[in-house]
Amino acid sequence: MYVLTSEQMKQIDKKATSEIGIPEVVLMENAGFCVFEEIKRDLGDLKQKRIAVFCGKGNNGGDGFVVARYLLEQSDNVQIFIFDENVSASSKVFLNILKNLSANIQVLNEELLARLYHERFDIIVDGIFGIGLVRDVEGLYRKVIEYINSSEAYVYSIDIPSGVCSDTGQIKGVAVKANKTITFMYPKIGNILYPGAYLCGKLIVKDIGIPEKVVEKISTKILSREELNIEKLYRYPDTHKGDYGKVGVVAGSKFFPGASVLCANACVKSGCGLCFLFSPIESLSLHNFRNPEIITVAIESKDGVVTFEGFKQKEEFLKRLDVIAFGCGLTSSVEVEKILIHILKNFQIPIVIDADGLNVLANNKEAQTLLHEYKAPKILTPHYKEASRILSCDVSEVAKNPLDVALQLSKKFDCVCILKGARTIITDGNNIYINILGNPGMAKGGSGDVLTGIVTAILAQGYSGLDAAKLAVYLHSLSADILLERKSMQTILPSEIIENLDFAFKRVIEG
Ligand SMILES: NC(=O)C1=CN([C@@H]2O[C@H](COP(=O)(O)OP(=O)(O)OC[C@H]3O[C@@H](n4cnc5c(N)ncnc54)[C@H](OP(=O)(O)O)[C@@H]3O)[C@@H](O)[C@H]2O)[C@@H](O)CC1
Ligand SMILES: Nc1ncnc2c1ncn2[C@@H]1O[C@H](COP(=O)(O)OP(=O)(O)O)[C@@H](O)[C@H]1O
Ligand SMILES: [K+]
Repeated sequence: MYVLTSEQMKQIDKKATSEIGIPEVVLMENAGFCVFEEIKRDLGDLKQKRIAVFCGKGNNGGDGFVVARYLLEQSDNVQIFIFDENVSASSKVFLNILKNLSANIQVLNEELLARLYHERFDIIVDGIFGIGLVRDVEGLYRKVIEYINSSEAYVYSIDIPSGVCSDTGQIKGVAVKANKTITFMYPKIGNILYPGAYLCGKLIVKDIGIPEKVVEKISTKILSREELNIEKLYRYPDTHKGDYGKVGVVAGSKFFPGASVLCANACVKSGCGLCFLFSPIESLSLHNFRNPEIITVAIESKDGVVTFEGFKQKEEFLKRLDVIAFGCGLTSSVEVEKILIHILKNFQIPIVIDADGLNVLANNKEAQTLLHEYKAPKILTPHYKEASRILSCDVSEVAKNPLDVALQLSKKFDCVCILKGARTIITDGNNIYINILGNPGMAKGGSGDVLTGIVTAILAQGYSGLDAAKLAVYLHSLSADILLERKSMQTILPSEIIENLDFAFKRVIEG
């Protein structure tokens, strides 16, 4: 499913009205009716319900007037609150209808708002701002939103909770916390990214009669099973381990042996033919936890961290492999830096760079240039902090616009970027996928190492960087979601996400 920016939605709206000839009021009528239908479906008999509909000056408010008109037919207590009589042209049509129906319309001011604190509403409809919100919310608007959030009513937001930026999901000063949000045609980015996604409550997407043919060139989609290329997971009978890729995982140190184990275990559990773990001897001591299928290659180390000389002794071996995963638990050191630079200069193997590999990129401009020029497929898997280090910005800047950041990283290195977070973003610089699976039970050290293992193994099975990234992110979070069906967020462990890949693969393959 597509995810739109406000500009894209406006263009679609414009085409539907100017090229196809569907009047804006028809779309507004449809939008408002969809919201009414949802309320009716949820609550059934509305007769005794006390309902407040808050309408802004723009078309979001116009949708609110339509909802109010239908609600008037159902309930004896519908109060409509407006900020200004001077509303948009299409909204005016519906405001006039309400006036003709002698609806209870009140213009908000401080005094009226103070009185509202003593009233009790069962339902509030939020039609204050939609995709036209442009500035931070202040003054009376702010106070009304604070009032809505303080009330105990069930809140329906039209299109997007008022105050949420539809292009980023960020709160512009203050925003409504809705129980349910009904958005139109396709979700907007602010409906999908946090905190907007949380403020939406349950998100419903409704068709309001805009023909699909006016939609073109949308590059952002929700990552769903339909978007995955699962054909390559099919295994022909006449195959052998060499057909499924030989993976080299360069990971681990005395300090973080678990990271290498999680990454390599995830690799062998995700279907690669062979998995070689290149690690310092101190890191290989966790053999009780390591899958026996993993082949270990001890790298000479100093103080528990891999050395460049140690790596050089084994590099011919690594060169014969199909994919490299680099970074989990290596620690940040000059030796690690030298190894990655050496790989980027001398290898031509698809590579997945995570954790300390990303830190090398953040600290070393030569590594950045070499990565850009590296010809084989490359995938970076930063979380927000790692992304901010590479781009030399504050982590809050990444959080404000993760889509842009993922695109920037992808273009900077000509790579596939998996920007990890509560909503993981995947992009190859052109297409963007937003993952909506997964849960906060994954917010634990080691979850990222697991993802690196999965994506590396899938890349080794003949996938393109983008397809591997999509499939891996989906499987990783689906596995955690399946775990949540019988466990709690507190008890889900990254190692269990690996074990549970059994069921995630099965669901993805069998549907
Ligand atoms: N697109 C479609 O296909 C369809 C769209 N539809 C609906 O239309 C909605 C979009 O309507 P829209 O474009 O009129 O914008 P909307 O969200 O009502 O806000 C604009 C108003 O808010 C004001 N304003 C902005 N920021 C402010 C602030 N911080 N503080 C105070 N005021 C602020 C701004 O004022 P101004 O900046 O001009 O002073 C202007 O008056 C969309 O979300 C959906 O619900 C449906 O009808 C069906 C088809
Ligand atoms: N709240 C959340 N909802 C969904 N997924 C999450 C959440 N928190 C973390 N994750 C996922 O868990 C993983 C954490 O990765 P990362 O921060 O690199 O962990 P580590 O480096 O400790 O292994 C990422 O794939 C991320 O998308
Ligand atoms: K709204």
